[in-house]
Amino acid sequence: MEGQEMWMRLSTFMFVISIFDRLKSEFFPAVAYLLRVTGINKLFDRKIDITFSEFIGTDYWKTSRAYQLLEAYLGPKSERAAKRMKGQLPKYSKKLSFTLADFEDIVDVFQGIGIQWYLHKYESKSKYQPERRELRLRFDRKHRETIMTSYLDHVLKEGKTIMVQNRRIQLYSNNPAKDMYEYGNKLWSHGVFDHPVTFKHLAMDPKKKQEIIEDLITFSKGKDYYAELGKPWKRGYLLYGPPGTGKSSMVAAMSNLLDYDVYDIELTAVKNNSELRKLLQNTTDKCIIAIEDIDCSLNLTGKRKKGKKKKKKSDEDSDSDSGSDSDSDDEKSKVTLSGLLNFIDGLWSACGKERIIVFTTNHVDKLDPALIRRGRMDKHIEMSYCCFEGFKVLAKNYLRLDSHELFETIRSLIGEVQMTPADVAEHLMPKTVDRNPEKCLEDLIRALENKKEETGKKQEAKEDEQKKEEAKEEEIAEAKEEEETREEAEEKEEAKAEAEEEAESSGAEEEAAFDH
Ligand SMILES: Nc1ncnc2c1ncn2[C@@H]1O[C@H](COP(=O)(O)OP(=O)(O)OP(=O)(O)O)[C@@H](O)[C@H]1O
Ligand SMILES: [Mg+2]
Repeated sequence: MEGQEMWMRLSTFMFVISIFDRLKSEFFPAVAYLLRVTGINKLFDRKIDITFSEFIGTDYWKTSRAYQLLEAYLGPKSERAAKRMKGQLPKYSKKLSFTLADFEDIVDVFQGIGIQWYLHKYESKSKYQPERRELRLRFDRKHRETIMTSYLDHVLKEGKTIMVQNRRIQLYSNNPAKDMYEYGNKLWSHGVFDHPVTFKHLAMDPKKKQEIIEDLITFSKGKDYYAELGKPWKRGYLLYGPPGTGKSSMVAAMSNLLDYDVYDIELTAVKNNSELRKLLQNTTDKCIIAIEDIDCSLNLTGKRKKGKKKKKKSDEDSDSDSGSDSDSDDEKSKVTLSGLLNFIDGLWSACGKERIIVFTTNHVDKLDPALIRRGRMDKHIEMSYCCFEGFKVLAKNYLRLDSHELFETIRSLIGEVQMTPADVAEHLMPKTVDRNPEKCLEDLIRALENKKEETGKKQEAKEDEQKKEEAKEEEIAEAKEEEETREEAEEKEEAKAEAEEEAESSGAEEEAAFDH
């Protein structure tokens, strides 16, 4: 009897469950559908959802920028609040980063409003379709205005700042045009830029250095100012001076100061003006675009053009975009001066923000004035031979010395000779195991004295040469004068002889007439 009762109860229970199941699978969705179609559900559901997908559309290799920024924003919050996280060390990042684990959620608070973030994942359906993730944002609809504007703005801005803080500076170089296909059509190749130089290491006049630092910082904070002026947010620097005076080092120091990526353009590897423009279009904001030894690049183009006699001069200024990019027409398709000018301040140059363009050169006088006029190259910085202040910076960096009794000797010598900071640095580099600073200073003093002697000798030789030249010129002038007087005398003699001859012949004629 007991067994039968148990059986009856179990059957009833199973029956109720099956009814409930049926209701759940058929009745409830139908009700939910009805509520949704009629909009009645909105009366009860006060939540709004926004979804941010990991990929752009069906391009599974293009991660959405918004998703990256949101991930960066949620990183520190997940670190503090999430129960499950994913940790990773991204390739170009300085430190470990944490993100929400799949199907995990956290609550963020903004202006007293609670906002729920949830990371959803879709499994991969085929080998061509990777697993996809979505960040979902949920909030009460009465806060729609605040969330859609202020909060999301704040999230993107904050995410950008976190990304910049975490990432390592990149150095990009343009790939040679002919090998573009080998690089998968990529215009730039890049790697982490780990140059340790900062402004602290640069040997130069401290006032000038401070001025440059302030100029750079003012520029980097000038977003609103540039907008007010109606100018694209970019600035050009021309660094000129002899080899080894720190021009390339200055570019690296600028990048380290502002945390900007560096795009190093090898102009001779750029096929034509349109490729130059493409390179520009493919740079990111907040970067330094450096063209080193600009005089050499332009000269090279000039030589190539001169070599081709058939080429008319007017071709030089014409943009060579017009489809003639073939290798056979290589010379025609080189970057021209006008292409470069357009690159710096043509319309395309305004397609990015917060950009610094730097030219370096050893021969500023060789450059076309149009290329370096203010507005294109806003700040001209001369990097010159090492001064005493510069030496002090190097002594501090290389020898940890603020002062020394030998400094006075160096002060007087360094003012008299021209030695580059690169040379001074080389002499200050300890070469013995004991790293004795005095030895280095003595070494530098010897080098400066030798240089002074050498310069003196050169000067003497130059003066001798000049004197010889002058004496030679004098001799030539004297010989010329003598020659002229001799010629004059000869002419006079000839004229006299002619006159006498004429007088004689006219005398004879008169006599003959008289006889007749
Ligand atoms: N002003 C400087 N301050 C500190 N170090 C310097 C300075 N100038 C040169 N050096 C040292 O010399 C090396 C070469 O300098 P850098 O390449 O910056 O010179 P450059 O002016 O770019 O020369 P080039 O015109 O030949 O390209 C640097 O690595 C650095 O060690
Ligand atoms: Mg250089």
